[in-house]
Amino acid sequence: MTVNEKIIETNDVHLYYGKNEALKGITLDFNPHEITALIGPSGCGKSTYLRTLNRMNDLIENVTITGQVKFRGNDIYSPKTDKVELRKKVGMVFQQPNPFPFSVFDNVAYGLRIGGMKDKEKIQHIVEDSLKKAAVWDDVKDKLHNSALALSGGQQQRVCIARVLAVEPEVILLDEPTSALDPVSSGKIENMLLELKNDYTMIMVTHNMQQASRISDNTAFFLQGDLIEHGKTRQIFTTPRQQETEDYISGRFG
Ligand SMILES: Nc1ncnc2c1ncn2[C@@H]1O[C@H](COP(=O)(O)OP(=O)(O)OP(=O)(O)O)[C@@H](O)[C@H]1O
Repeated sequence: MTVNEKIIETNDVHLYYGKNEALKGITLDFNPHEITALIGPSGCGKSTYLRTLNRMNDLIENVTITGQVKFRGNDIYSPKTDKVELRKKVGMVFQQPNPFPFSVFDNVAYGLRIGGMKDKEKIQHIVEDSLKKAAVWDDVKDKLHNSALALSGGQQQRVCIARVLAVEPEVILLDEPTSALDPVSSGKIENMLLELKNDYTMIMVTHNMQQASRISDNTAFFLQGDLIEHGKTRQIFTTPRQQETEDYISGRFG
């Protein structure tokens, strides 16, 4: 992939829940190794859009999607796409930390084992490396075989990020990853995401304007299923081109 190549491209994406059009033709691209924040008032389609990027909406009944989503130049809605492989390459972190009711180690090893990896040393190495990258190793290294559910919310979320990292994604989708956490835990996750930018592309839904301005390179503002404006985060927050964007970021609505 050349430096300027987009890692994900979406072109005129419409999504309907039954007859309700939740996305009204979204055209938006993502550069590798950048963080993009998706912002906008509740119900404007941010999470829906995020889920179109690794076909998570396929799990919801009555959904119709038109338009194109490409990952590394390939149409992910092609019948040829292996959805399991796609979701490894385009991993997802949710709002509520959702560790499996297993040990910390088994949570992170899960994707490797279901992928058929048997080499115990290799698994051990990847689990440790992923926990380090997710900045939670020091918290859990002495309790790898205790239940992940016994960790704090912030630690659980970092273990969930380690679980995504273990299967070597290229893109990480984050749906309000810190909104259930206290400011200290959120700060740790923000710092970790900034570190991860060297190796991954990240797309993050957030309601926290300070968070978007602190860590994202680009910001996309959604309103009622439309993409109103997209650009460099500094530009969006200082000189938005659209009145609706300005109203939202200055707290006049939403
Ligand atoms: N599973 C679903 N079935 C039917 N309609 C849905 C479903 N999920 C979302 N919607 C509808 O689609 C629209 C967009 O919702 P979405 O959750 O994508 O918005 P959002 O911007 O992420 O909101 P929030 O910030 O509150 O999470 C809303 O009108 C919502 O009611």
